Amino acid sequence: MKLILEKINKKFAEKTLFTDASFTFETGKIYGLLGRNGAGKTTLFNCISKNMSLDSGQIALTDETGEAHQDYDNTEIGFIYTQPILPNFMTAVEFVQFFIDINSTRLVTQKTASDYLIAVGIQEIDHNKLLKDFSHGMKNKVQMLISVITETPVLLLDEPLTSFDVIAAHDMKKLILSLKKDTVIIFSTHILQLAQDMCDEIILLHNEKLTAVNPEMIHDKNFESEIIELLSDNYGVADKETAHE
Ligand SMILES: Nc1ncnc2c1ncn2[C@@H]1O[C@H](COP(=O)(O)OP(=O)(O)OP(=O)(O)O)[C@@H](O)[C@H]1O
Repeated sequence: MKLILEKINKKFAEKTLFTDASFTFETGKIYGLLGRNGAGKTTLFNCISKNMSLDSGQIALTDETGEAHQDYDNTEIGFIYTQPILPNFMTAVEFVQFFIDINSTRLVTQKTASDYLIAVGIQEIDHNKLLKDFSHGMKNKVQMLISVITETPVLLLDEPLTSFDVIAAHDMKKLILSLKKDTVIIFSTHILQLAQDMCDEIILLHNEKLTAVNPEMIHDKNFESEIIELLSDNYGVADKETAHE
């Protein structure tokens, strides 16, 4: 399966985020999306998940036959927000059960809500607690879980894992890795070590474009300094000036 972004454009008032940006993401790889603060990573995820519209350009998802469709459903996109959005008035088990019920026709496994919660490390003692009383990391686990339950073909993770304790982060990494065969996984992060640990490809959102860095660079000992150079304000300016001379 492929997620195809073609010549996408988006701007807010005076701030242009993407100009004719194109990229094709596919299953089998984990993509790390890096960019400066305000470059537009969250906005890109919002456009892919249809929470926001593009100014122009196309975003399409291929089906089993390889045909690309722009009219994919937003339920096909799992979006893990930096700040989890969950109904405070429900308990964890009620919320997961609600998700199981509304997706009953597409679920293949017969796990209970409690089974799912235990699978992401939420202890039984917390299953009947209101979500408003969950810690940030626990809320993130529940949010991750609902995307996993529905097996969305695309999973977007906006700065994930930052709120997880070391064990939970390790478990979540394993979970994300286990999904990559059948899921297009893109996660944005500012933590380069995480990108190096988990990603098969690193994509930069910089100067309104999406570009892949050379995959060999990911495990290079100079990775950090190379990324800093690529994302610096002056990168490419000298070349352009030379070209104009
Ligand atoms: N709904 C909106 N209306 C107006 N401007 C917006 C809106 N959403 C985002 N922006 C602006 O678009 C720019 C990109 O924001 P976005 O949150 O996508 O960046 P980001 O790359 O995720 O940043 P960070 O790494 O800091 O989280 C910012 O300047 C932000 O203020």
